[in-house]
Amino acid sequence: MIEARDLTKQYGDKTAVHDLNFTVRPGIVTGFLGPNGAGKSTTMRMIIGLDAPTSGRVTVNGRQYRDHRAPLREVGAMLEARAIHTGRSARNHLLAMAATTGIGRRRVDEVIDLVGLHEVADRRAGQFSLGMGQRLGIASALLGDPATVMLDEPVNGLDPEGILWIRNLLKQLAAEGRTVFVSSHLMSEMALTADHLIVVGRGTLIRDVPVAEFIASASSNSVRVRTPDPSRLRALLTGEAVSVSSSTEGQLDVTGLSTDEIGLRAAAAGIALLELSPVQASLEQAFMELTADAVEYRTLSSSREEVAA
Ligand SMILES: Nc1ncnc2c1ncn2[C@@H]1O[C@H](COP(=O)(O)OP(=O)(O)OP(=O)(O)O)[C@@H](O)[C@H]1O
Repeated sequence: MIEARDLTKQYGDKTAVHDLNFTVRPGIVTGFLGPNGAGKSTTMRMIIGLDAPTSGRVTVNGRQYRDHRAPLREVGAMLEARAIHTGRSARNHLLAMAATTGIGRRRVDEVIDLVGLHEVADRRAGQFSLGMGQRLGIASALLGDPATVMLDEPVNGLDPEGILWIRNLLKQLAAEGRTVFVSSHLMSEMALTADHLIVVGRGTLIRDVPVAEFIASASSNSVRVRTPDPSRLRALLTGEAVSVSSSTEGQLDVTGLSTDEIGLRAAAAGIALLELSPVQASLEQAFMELTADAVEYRTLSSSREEVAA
């Protein structure tokens, strides 16, 4: 369990994290989402004591990271996969880590198998592909068999097979009862992986919701209808709290009525329907709208302020 209370981090006059309050629970995958510069990495660094909060606090299993006697057994983290690329072999890297924390050789072999690096464990980690480097980073994070696992952007730059592997691994770790906290700036990826979402922008909390609830609230209740008789159907449906628009000949986009209501009304009036389908807003679109005001860096063409200036 990770608990952030009034967590704030200033770098000079820059507020990277502002008054964050959230709880990351065991047994589920919690996605930590936000655009670039939202404060995700800073928050994760504070969770494992690499940065000290300016005010507030964050605890793992009830204690601040530095107060744990065996922190690697409490929380395993992969913050920057590239930081572990060395001249050492993957196995030696893990053995060195294990030796400094009193973890046995057997566990090193276990995590090598778990992340699928068996074939290449004796190769220099510096020669690893991005995907293999991510796997080694995850092996390091899991070395202490920690109750809490935290990964910063683990799917960044991976091929579809690597992405699927990480997705399944995260779900498996959660199913084992661990706390799994994973950051991303991709809503679509988190929708497939996470059970719960913590969304931040410009260092502040924007949403703290179950993924299913986010998807439901993001899905607009618009319905696409095609009919040979659009004007009669439009007149039939239009009313208070119902809006009907048409962008294509013979097609109506209706908000404020369900597919069932539209189908029944059309049938009662003897109007044929050729299509009747709910339209879901794209999750990526919903996420971008949610965080639009919190995006720190924008390209010139997409920045309203910069264009206006
Ligand atoms: N050591 C530092 N000194 C000064 N400013 C910093 C430092 N670390 C982070 N920041 C600033 O704090 C803000 C939050 O950065 P952070 O890296 O935590 O965001 P992020 O959500 O992880 O973004 P990204 O997805 O780009 O990694 C940014 O504006 C960043 O420039």
